Amino acid sequence: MLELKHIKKSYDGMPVLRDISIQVGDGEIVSILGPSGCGKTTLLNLILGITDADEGQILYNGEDLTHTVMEKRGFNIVFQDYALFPNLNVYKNIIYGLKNRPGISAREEVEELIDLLGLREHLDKRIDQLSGGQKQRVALARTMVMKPRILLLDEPLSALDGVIKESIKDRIRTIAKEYHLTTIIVTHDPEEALTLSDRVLIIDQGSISQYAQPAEIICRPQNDFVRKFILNQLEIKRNNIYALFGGGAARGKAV
Ligand SMILES: Nc1ncnc2c1ncn2[C@@H]1O[C@H](COP(=O)(O)OP(=O)(O)OP(=O)(O)O)[C@@H](O)[C@H]1O
Repeated sequence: MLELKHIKKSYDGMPVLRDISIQVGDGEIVSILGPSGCGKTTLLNLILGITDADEGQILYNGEDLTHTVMEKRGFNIVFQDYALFPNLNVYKNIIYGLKNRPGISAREEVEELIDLLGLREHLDKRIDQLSGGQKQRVALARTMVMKPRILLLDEPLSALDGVIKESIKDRIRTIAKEYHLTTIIVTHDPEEALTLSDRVLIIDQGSISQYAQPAEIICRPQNDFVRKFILNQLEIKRNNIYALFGGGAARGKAV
């Protein structure tokens, strides 16, 4: 289990995270959701270990990692821009990290991931020959072969369009469940967070607004921010779709 206890962070005297305390269970998918500038990336970076908290503790299975360097935490991130090596083909990108830590994944495990992520037919391609969704899958495979204890994803779907987005969502879900891998995802899209995650952490100006399962958030929004910012966006989307198909927007009224 990952535990954040009373995490606080300021930049130049301006509080960015105010007293964040959460627990993330093993194998759970948690999305960090909130508007631009609310502190999502800062929180992800704190968990990863590239930013230090001013106060508070980060524990993993009871072990205090607050002052442990990133390399020793055993967490791994897929960045928004995928950060793949353009001069290497897909297969070499996937196994790149194993150079320094051979044996961490057996050959059969690498092959299994390649199939799970549907990358077999692309293995000899250069990165610039891939679509956004294919690059995202390569980035996931490259991270997964290193067997992270926690998988962190920074806006993994924002550059992808509808159908591909759904397929990557499925694969993220499959991987998290198949490998019982704790997965933490940063997103600003309520639909994405609520349909992909076991629990959603909604942040408003550096504070927890609500941390709950999607159904709980939809049925029992804890405050006006959740109602207005999160649920209203979904209502507007739904009404637009109904209007498009002639069902009339009146079916659902914005909260
Ligand atoms: N290194 C830094 N130095 C100073 N201020 C920073 C730094 N990093 C982030 N901030 C500030 O902290 C606040 C939160 O930033 P953060 O990147 O965590 O937000 P976010 O929710 O991820 O936003 P976005 O969705 O736009 O990426 C912002 O006001 C930002 O300007």
